[in-house]
Amino acid sequence: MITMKDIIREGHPTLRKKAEQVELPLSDKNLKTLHSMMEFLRNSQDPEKAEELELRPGVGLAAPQINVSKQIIAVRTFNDNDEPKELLLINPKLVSHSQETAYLESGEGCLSVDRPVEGIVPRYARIKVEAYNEHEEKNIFRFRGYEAIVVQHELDHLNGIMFYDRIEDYEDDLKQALPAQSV
Ligand SMILES: OCN(O)CCCc1ccccc1
Ligand code: NI
Repeated sequence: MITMKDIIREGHPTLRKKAEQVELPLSDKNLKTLHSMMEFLRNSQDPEKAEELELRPGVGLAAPQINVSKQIIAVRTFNDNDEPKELLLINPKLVSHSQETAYLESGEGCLSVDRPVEGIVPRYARIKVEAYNEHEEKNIFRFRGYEAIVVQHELDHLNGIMFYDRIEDYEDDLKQALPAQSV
């Protein structure tokens, strides 16, 4: 069972690697990995379990965060009727995205980052993702809203990108924007 001690933190090299494609059909090992990732999310979202196991709540988890450099993502969000929606994405590929961007007003956090990092993390508002599920079926997913932001956060982990890499430094943009003679 995954607990916080299994989650690697910033500075660990695996977080900066590009994760490997997963061989299909899924090995028993990989199947166990993705089920344990979803179990972690369930436990982390259950107040009693989270307290008992001292888990930080998480809406998503990428395999590199448990030091498995493979393209496996687990996402557990809730629909408008507060029912959980569980997604296991294997070898996910971003096939298209909106021009429009979106972001969480409150910024983002990460189970692999033990500190608050302020700042807006720009994301695509809508994305189309191709991925295999645990039954080796290839699916096309369309995400928008909060789910799209979470999925992009996880996709970044598969490419060695941390959310704070994307926090724009508006001062830099301003400097570039102002004509030279006026500074
Ligand atoms: O990689 C998963 N993780 O570190 C847990 C936090 C996920 C997450 C938090 C805020 C916005 C998008 C995604
Ligand atoms: Ni993260």
